[in-house]
Amino acid sequence: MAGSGKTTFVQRLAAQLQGQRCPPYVINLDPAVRDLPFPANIDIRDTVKYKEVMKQYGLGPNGGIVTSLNLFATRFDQVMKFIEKRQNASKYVIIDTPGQIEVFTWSASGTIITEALASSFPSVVVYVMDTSRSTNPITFMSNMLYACSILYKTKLPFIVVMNKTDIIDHSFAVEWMQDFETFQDALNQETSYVSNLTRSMSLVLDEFYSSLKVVGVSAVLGTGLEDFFVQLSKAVDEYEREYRPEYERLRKTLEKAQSKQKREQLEHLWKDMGTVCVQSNTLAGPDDASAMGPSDLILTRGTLDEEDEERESDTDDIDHDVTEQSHEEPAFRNFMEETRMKYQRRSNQDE
Ligand SMILES: Nc1nc2c(ncn2[C@@H]2O[C@H](COP(=O)(O)OP(=O)(O)OP(=O)(O)O)[C@@H](O)[C@H]2O)c(=O)[nH]1
Repeated sequence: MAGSGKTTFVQRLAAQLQGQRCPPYVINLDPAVRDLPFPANIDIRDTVKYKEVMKQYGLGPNGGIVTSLNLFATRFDQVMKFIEKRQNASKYVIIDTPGQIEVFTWSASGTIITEALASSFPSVVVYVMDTSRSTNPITFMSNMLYACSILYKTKLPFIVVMNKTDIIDHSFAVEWMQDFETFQDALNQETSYVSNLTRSMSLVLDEFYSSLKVVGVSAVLGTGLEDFFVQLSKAVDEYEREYRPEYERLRKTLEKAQSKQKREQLEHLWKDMGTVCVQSNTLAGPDDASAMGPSDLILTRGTLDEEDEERESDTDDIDHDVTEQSHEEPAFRNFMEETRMKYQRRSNQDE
């Protein structure tokens, strides 16, 4: 939810974990954020320039954010590699997303990113809501419907963080969720035409509430985090028990489809090699590095507590990618030659 305190909450979580000598791996996926109050290991803004994207494609702010995320998502496999490398050093990976629901939850890139993460790591969605702006029962209901739709879309263990409890305690909201009568009483004060709809919706949401993990926190003061970690560990158990088998199945299906695609590509290549002569001037030379799209390279940042070795390995990858441009042409020619010989040998054996 926009302005509910997601970024402040990520900052608080990161600081708390750093303090416990358990530094998290932090990723910022909001290309439009101006000042990031925490050190991010990966920041989408290093890779995609949101204002440039808006200009180049003639988009408004939301379109610019969606397109930037789409560009970034095309190389999310690189991010996955960085996370895998950091698995032993960081127990937690925290990802801050853009606040608008249509931009992340309902976008293709949001789905790609969520599924990539959830098929490899125990993943939990944390929905941060502004408790102080949910004291009206109709606003509260809209907020819950919003949360419910995210739960259905992501199909992952879910925690509702009721933030800003330094302004108002979240106990009123918990009571509304647990006691239908109390919520109805609050609704009776409302005379708007949507109050009847809200009344019916609250019955529907009863099932959603019954299994929901709710925590009251103040991201500014840092209160409620202990309870948050208790709920997080329950959510991880839930992932292992109920979600992992489903994502394992999804991963296997994807791998199968990819290997089939690779096989087909090789077969095409083999067919084409008989007739096509590779023109060296069509291959990318070293100068072409500057022509890379904004999302061709995911940049990572070091944090103060990161092990030097890890930092080196992340940077290694990036330099490696760039310098490899200069070896691309001979390497590709060798690859073509080797593949041709391999198939030649195989067809000789078949004869
Ligand atoms: N009183 C109070 N204010 C808070 C708390 N957490 C965040 N805020 C304030 O709420 C405002 C929005 O906080 P952000 O962390 O930027 O919210 P966000 O959800 O990341 O915002 P978007 O990225 O724009 O969607 C800021 O002024 C914060 O200082 C809190 O626990 N208590």
